[in-house]
Amino acid sequence: MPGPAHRMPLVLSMGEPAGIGPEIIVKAWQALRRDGPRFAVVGHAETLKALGSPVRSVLSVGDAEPVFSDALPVIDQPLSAPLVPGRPDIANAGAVADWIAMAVDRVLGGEASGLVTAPIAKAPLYAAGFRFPGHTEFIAELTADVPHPGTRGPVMMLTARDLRACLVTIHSAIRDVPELVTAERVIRVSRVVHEAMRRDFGIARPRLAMAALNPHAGEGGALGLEEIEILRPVAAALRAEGIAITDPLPADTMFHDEARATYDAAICLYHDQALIPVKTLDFWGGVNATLGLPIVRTSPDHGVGFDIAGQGIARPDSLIAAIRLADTMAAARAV
Ligand SMILES: NC(=O)c1ccc[n+]([C@@H]2O[C@H](COP(=O)([O-])OP(=O)(O)OC[C@H]3O[C@@H](n4cnc5c(N)ncnc54)[C@H](O)[C@@H]3O)[C@@H](O)[C@H]2O)c1
Ligand SMILES: N[C@H](C(=O)O)[C@H](O)COP(=O)(O)O
Repeated sequence: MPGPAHRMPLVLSMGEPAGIGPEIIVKAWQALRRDGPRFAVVGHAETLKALGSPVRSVLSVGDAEPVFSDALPVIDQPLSAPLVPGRPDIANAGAVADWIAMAVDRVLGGEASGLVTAPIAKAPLYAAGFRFPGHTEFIAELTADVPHPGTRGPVMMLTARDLRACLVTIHSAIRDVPELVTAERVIRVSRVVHEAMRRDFGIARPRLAMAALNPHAGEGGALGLEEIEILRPVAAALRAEGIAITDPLPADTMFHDEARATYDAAICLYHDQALIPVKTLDFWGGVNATLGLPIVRTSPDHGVGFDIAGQGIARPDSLIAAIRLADTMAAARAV
């Protein structure tokens, strides 16, 4: 069955070539080739071919559509150093970053309806001079000059099952978090999430739940003042502008099944506050999405899995979920 005629295919960046990215891309293509969302990969064709997949070199993402059921479409790019699974080579870091930038260009140029990124290893990229904490900030920079209808992100959202957890701070050391949780940041992130729930997820009246910073939401000030001084006034200000958001909730009791049913997205204040519940709920099906950008971008919730790379045991479930979510978000934006 052909992909949706009204939308261009997605584009995938191949990510760290020495990680599990190439093998899960091939497995995802095998799972989706008959009736799943179409995509083309920006990366190293030979690496994907060596995994036993038929590969077709294409020049444009749009060319993926007619070949997709027979071969994995790849916009072929060179590698600088030979590949050893599980052992990243910083000589390849430039290529990894270039593939992401090229994939973003394809979306901005209208060739692709959205971007899915396979995992990158941060350390070799940092060692090679990459100056962004991760994809999220890099893609925000690459799209900074493109108009965006609404409050601009990036906001990192991790989602699994019925939980959407959105981050006020992303890759920050825990000791820096209290200072970074400013009223301005919480307001901006909440606005982005509110708009994205409507635009990308089709929720007409989004309900947001704000996580507290301190145990027991500060216990009336005895365990911290951030709830009283920053978070409650911010929640009130957001409600005054029409955003349905709770006062800060004790974070330990807001992620169980019944609690999740009361909101559409959680505003979380730091990385592990959001990512632990998501990856515990469904590590295999979890997806990372970037909100508040002019392009749709998703990624699996896991990393490069160097410990199992090249063994053929990596599961493609999260990448498949990321491809499906990017397709759904692109469809929502196309309406
Ligand atoms: N989207 C991304 O680019 C992304 C996301 C998370 C982590 N990372 C990066 O990945 C690197 C390694 O991070 P980490 O070790 O914390 O996390 P990881 O997700 O790579 O690995 C954690 C554990 O889960 C296993 N695992 C991960 N994905 C799997 C899969 N698809 N199938 C089976 N098992 C799987 C691994 O083998 C490992 O034991 C770091 O450099 C980190 O920055 C990148
Ligand atoms: N914080 C993410 C996680 O742990 O899953 C991951 O590092 C991805 O970040 P980028 O999407 O910004 O690369």
